[in-house]
Amino acid sequence: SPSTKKRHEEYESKLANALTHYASHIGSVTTSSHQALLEEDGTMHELEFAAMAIANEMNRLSLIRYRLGLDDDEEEEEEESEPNSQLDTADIEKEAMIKDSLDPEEWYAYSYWELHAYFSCAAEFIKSKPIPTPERWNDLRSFYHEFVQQDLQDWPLQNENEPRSYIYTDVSYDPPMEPFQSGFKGRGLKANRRIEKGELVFRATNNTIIFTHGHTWRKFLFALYERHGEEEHQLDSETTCDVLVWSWIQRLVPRGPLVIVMDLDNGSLMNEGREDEGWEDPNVKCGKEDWCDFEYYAIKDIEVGEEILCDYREFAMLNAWVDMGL
Ligand SMILES: C[S@@+](CC[C@H](N)C(=O)[O-])C[C@H]1O[C@@H](n2cnc3c(N)ncnc32)[C@H](O)[C@@H]1O
Repeated sequence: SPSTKKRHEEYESKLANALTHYASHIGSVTTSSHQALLEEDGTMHELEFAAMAIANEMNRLSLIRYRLGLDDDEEEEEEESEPNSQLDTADIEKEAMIKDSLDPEEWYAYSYWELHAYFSCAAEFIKSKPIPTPERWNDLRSFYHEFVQQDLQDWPLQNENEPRSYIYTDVSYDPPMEPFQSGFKGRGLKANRRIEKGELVFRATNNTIIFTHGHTWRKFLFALYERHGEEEHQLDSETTCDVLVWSWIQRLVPRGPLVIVMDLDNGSLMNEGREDEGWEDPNVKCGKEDWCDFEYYAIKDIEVGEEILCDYREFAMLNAWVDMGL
């Protein structure tokens, strides 16, 4: 009836005003202020419910902005001034929220950051992790080989296409460095002898694996995560998150296709240095010329015990996960 319609219109206009009001204050709308509102009259009014829905949406938006690195300057400054431990807690909470919003049935479409959240990697990275033993690397390499066999059985290559994952080279190499605990950077690599400027320090080896398909890498992570079983206590966040953060994207030849690369050995433990404020200087550089050919040379004399650092941006394409379908 016309009167019902009018009532609805009035209601909608009130709702719209209220939503605009809430939206303008959304920055300060928190779950606890909603809690206070609810406790006053004990009921949940539609408007409050709607405002809460907006707050949730805004939270989702801020998560997406956070994941895309679009947080505005003000937030960044605020984050930088916080002590690390609070930042970590915030990261873990954000990641738990992302995880809750994920549909496990859609695992095959998870992006890099959704995988990061699904495996609870923020929580994993605040832990101090042991230096992988040679047995652990052997185990990981065997698991990789089993995975590749299984993947080929599940999905045979079509028309002898290039493999979806392979070992980069059959060359082995024993680099002049050893793993150690490098404080807040986690595990790292240090020189185990004096290294002269210009010396080859590190190179891709028969433990370097390549994924030409983002989805195969995603399958590898899930296979690792669930290798001991799918029960909560059997899931292997530790190894899966390590592999996730040890992987990077690179082109093997100039203008060639993007691939995902990782070393199934201590090479994965090399930390980053940059010639920028707030960073330690790098002491090795990838490639002798501009092109990173998987060989790293000392750019200065390196003393025994000094940490080996390289600028990841010389070879890794840090924001290319989406281009690999991740
Ligand atoms: C290739 S791994 C290096 C090994 C790693 N530290 C570990 O324990 O597994 C890259 C990760 O190491 C950490 N990292 C590397 N360089 C760092 C630096 N300069 N400061 C802080 N963390 C760093 C970051 O967590 C980064 O995602």
